[in-house]
Amino acid sequence: MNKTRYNKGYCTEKGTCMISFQHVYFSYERGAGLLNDIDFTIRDGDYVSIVGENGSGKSTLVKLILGLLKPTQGKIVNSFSRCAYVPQRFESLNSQFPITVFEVLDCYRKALRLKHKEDTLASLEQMKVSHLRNRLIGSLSGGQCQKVMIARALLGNPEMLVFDEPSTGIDVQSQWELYPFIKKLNRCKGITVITVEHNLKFAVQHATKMLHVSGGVCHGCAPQEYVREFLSAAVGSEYHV
Ligand SMILES: Nc1ncnc2c1ncn2[C@@H]1O[C@H](COP(=O)(O)OP(=O)(O)OP(=O)(O)O)[C@@H](O)[C@H]1O
Repeated sequence: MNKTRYNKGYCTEKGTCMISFQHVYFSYERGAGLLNDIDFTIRDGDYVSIVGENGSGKSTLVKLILGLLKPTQGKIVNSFSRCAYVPQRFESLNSQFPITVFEVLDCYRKALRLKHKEDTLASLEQMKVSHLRNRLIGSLSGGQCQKVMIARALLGNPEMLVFDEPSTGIDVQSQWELYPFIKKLNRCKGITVITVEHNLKFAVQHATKMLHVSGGVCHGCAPQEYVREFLSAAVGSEYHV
């Protein structure tokens, strides 16, 4: 048996099961079946990148993982209690709205019912963005905003972090800084990471597992297998990472 394959529920790796999809089907109301017979396991400490073409169902899969959508058929079992989502950008905020970085995080701290105000600053310090605390959130660059959003997500001490296309809207330099940091959170702090990725290079470089969504099905594999079976075939030549 190939020990790197895990999409059929025969994962042989160690680690507590965080999420298990068991023959999951999903369709939006009045829509055709979008996801069919999805079967995979994500374990504690995994770094999983979800890849696939536009409209294949990656965001839908994430919403199922987060419990925001319910399967039409099948079962999703999860054992995590603290999960945080890092959006592409701070979409819900008018860039002119007069709220500082510190205030954004402190509101979130209160929503989480964390008692100590120092936690807010500690979280910003962890991401090395405490110098931005008095800046208006709308005035930040894409890269700065992404780091602040991760600082916000870390406030709740999550077991699992879910990123929606972390490299979107940020410059190359910020991307090179960001991914090693995400990797460090995964490796050193043991946070399970799930990213929806269009940047295949970063996905293959950093993920320990890939979920390739295409044609309503989801194939789970190791990054090197993904390069061999999907990427090389798609570009018609050997893909080197
Ligand atoms: N709330 C909804 N109601 C009906 N259809 C939806 C809804 N949300 C998404 N869809 C449809 O489901 C399909 C998959 O959408 P989804 O956003 O999951 O894809 P995606 O792989 O994340 O796409 P992208 O890479 O462009 O972000 C698309 O055809 C989309 O139009």
